[in-house]
Amino acid sequence: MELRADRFEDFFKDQTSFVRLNHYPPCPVPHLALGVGRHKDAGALTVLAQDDVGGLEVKRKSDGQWVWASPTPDAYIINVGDIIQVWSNEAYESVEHRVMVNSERERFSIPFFFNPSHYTVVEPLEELVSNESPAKYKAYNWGKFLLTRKASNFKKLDVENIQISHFRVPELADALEGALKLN
Ligand SMILES: O=C(O)CCC(=O)C(=O)O
Ligand SMILES: [Fe+2]
Repeated sequence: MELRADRFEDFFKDQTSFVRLNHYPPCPVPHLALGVGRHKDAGALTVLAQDDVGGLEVKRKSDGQWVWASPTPDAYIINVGDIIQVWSNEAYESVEHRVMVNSERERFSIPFFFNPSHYTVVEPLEELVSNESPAKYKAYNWGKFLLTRKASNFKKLDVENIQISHFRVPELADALEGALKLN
């Protein structure tokens, strides 16, 4: 993106990064269960270590198909999170993913979530925004976003999980359509 090498440093002074240790036991009815339901990682970047069992699937944007992400020995999976989608003004996109289980073997995975300071105001980087390419997102506070996401995890039935799409600036065509409907 032709940014300064230290462009992101200030965002991570009091980083809120964390590691999760996932254990997926064998499941007797794998077609009725998911290891992790579909979601996008909310932070900046995820570095995922996993064993050789497999189970991670990513959603292909072109046709919405779930694609198996085969484990590669001694390799990490690097996942772009929502924050990089916003910082890059959608040059990079956060991919939707989920985890399948199987009835044969337990699986272990260790994602490291690389996240900025809780007080970070996330918005498209000014160097990447211009009149020709206006900001696609309004600014939001990362700490509040994370807390809201965590709180809503416990009441998924009545609260929609907070998503970066809630901060998306409508395309001109959508805005015009909305304005016309109001009249
Ligand atoms: O276990 C995996 O492969 C991924 C887990 C995951 O997506 C997550 O913890 O956010
Ligand atoms: Fe994830």
